[in-house]
Amino acid sequence: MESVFQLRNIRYGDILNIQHMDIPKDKITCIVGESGSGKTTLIKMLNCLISPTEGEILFQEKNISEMDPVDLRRRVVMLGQNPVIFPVTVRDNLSIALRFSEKEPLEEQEMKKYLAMVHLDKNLDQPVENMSGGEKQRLALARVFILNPEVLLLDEPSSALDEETEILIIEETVRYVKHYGKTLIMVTHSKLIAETYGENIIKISKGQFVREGEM
Ligand SMILES: Nc1ncnc2c1ncn2[C@@H]1O[C@H](COP(=O)(O)OP(=O)(O)OP(=O)(O)O)[C@@H](O)[C@H]1O
Repeated sequence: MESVFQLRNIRYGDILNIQHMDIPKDKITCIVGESGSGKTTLIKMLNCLISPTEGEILFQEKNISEMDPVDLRRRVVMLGQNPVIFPVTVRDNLSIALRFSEKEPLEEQEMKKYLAMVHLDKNLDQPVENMSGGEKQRLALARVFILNPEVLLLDEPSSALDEETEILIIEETVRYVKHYGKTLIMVTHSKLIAETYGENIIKISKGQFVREGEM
């Protein structure tokens, strides 16, 4: 199986210690493990938000320490636990992301299509100030879809959502990545989500890689 990321002898201080890990390309990988085990630290290293203190990470066979981090972050987009939402309209939050990554603006119809994908029934001209935490999280997810990355790194993408919305959003994300042939790497607290959607499961415990399974 082709790997999108290969980790070799990785150490991040005393937080993470991973000798050998391969993450498959065009598959859904779920990262599970107790709170504080190092899951966020691991995915932050994959788009160079932080660099390992030792070891190397290859992205499609290339050492990421030798890549332009801005270029890498266009191809590998991370959605963190507290995404930045600007205090402007829904439309502007979507178009800012495109401008930042020097991509063409989208037609109104296209933007609405992405909002529908995350089940966000909002007017494009609406200001985001009064939106709920879960709505903002879905807006941030729509923004990731719009950026059309090769790899999506999602850190607990559904933590602010009720169970029903959570499943809907994960299903839409899975449909998106499968339809466009992308790699999804997702941290989740939910064993159910990991077992249902994960084609590869990585378990981290106290900064170590303890188990890998194909479901
Ligand atoms: N910049 C940092 N400096 C010092 N310690 C850090 C730093 N970043 C993270 N840590 C510590 O590293 C450990 C792993 O943190 P991390 O956020 O990766 O865990 P996690 O598995 O994602 O946790 P959660 O499920 O609660 O989000 C924690 O003990 C955390 O306090």
